Amino acid sequence: MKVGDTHYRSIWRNEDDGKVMIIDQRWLPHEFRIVSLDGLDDFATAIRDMWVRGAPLIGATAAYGVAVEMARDASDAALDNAWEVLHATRPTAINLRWALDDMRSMLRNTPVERRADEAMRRAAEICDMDVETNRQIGLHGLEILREIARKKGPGEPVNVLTHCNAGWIATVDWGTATSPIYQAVEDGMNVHVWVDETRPRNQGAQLTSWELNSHGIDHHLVVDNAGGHLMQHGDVDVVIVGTDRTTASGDVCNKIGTYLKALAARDNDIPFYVALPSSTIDWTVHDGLAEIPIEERNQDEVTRVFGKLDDGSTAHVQISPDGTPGANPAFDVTPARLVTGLITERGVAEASEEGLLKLFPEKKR
Ligand SMILES: CSC[C@@H](O)[C@@H](O)C(=O)COP(=O)(O)O
Repeated sequence: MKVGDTHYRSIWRNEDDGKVMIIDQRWLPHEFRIVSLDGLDDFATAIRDMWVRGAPLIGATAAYGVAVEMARDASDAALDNAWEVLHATRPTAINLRWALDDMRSMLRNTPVERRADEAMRRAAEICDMDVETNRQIGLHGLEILREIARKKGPGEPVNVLTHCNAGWIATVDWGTATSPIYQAVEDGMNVHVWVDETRPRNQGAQLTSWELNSHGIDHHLVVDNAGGHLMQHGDVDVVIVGTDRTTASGDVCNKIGTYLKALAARDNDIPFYVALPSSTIDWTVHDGLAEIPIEERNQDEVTRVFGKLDDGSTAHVQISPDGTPGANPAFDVTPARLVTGLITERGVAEASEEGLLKLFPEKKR
């Protein structure tokens, strides 16, 4: 998508020196910084410390991490080590394991002398696939928004509420939850987005708002606690969020706070959709609450916030008393029964094993 007049992806390779480049998301929206990732440790740090984040982008970054390591040492031992190091970075988003497994199984069947080239080729392919997948998600989601617009009447905005950042910057391009919004706006639809700030790291305030602002899309930033109130007053037509791992039975694990939005949506009869590439489905897991590991992040993310000071400089500031401990579960699970539908690249599935298998019959066991 666009930053100013320039089209960017969130990760790419330089044409001249072949380096892997990312947008370092820690500084957005206040500073737009591009950095190169030069070795396995850089890739692991970038994922762990959230220079890049969002399930699909974590997967794409890991794929390039393997590729860069293969250029240094293409042995089986280096391949296994790269898998382990990258896999240990973040526990919840399944796209990480999906991308690492994909790379390793392909490279194991590739002669050592060809591994570096093949790994780069496949990492680029994973990125291209992500872009096309998200574009398809957008087209399927567009139909949902069109239907809402038809019911509302001419000129009335379709009000979408979203949580966290499942935008283009969380994927390689387009985003998942935001892809239908971008498609709808390109289609001329009047769309307005309620952006949850998404404490503790404020992905909504810092990233989703930045994206929508850059694309001139009508939006308001709201505190996380405002969603229920907006829904009670008829100000939300649909909720669309992303996911870090969806079970084979349709339970959805996403950024902490998603579950509360789903509860409020159900109480107010508002459709609650989850947009996801099929690489986010963990076909081995059936009970999201019992089986998905929830990342517990540093308490500093709760007790401090990052922002711009009046003099224009940026800083982290403490918001709680010295000594008050923070607890920081980063994700929660929304049971399938609260999900209206799963918007995938193959269409909209009912959030159930049966619904998912209708769209992905090759996954039947
Ligand atoms: C298309 S991204 C979907 C999810 O990864 C997103 O909603 C989310 O929860 C991101 O969490 P983050 O901790 O910022 O990586």
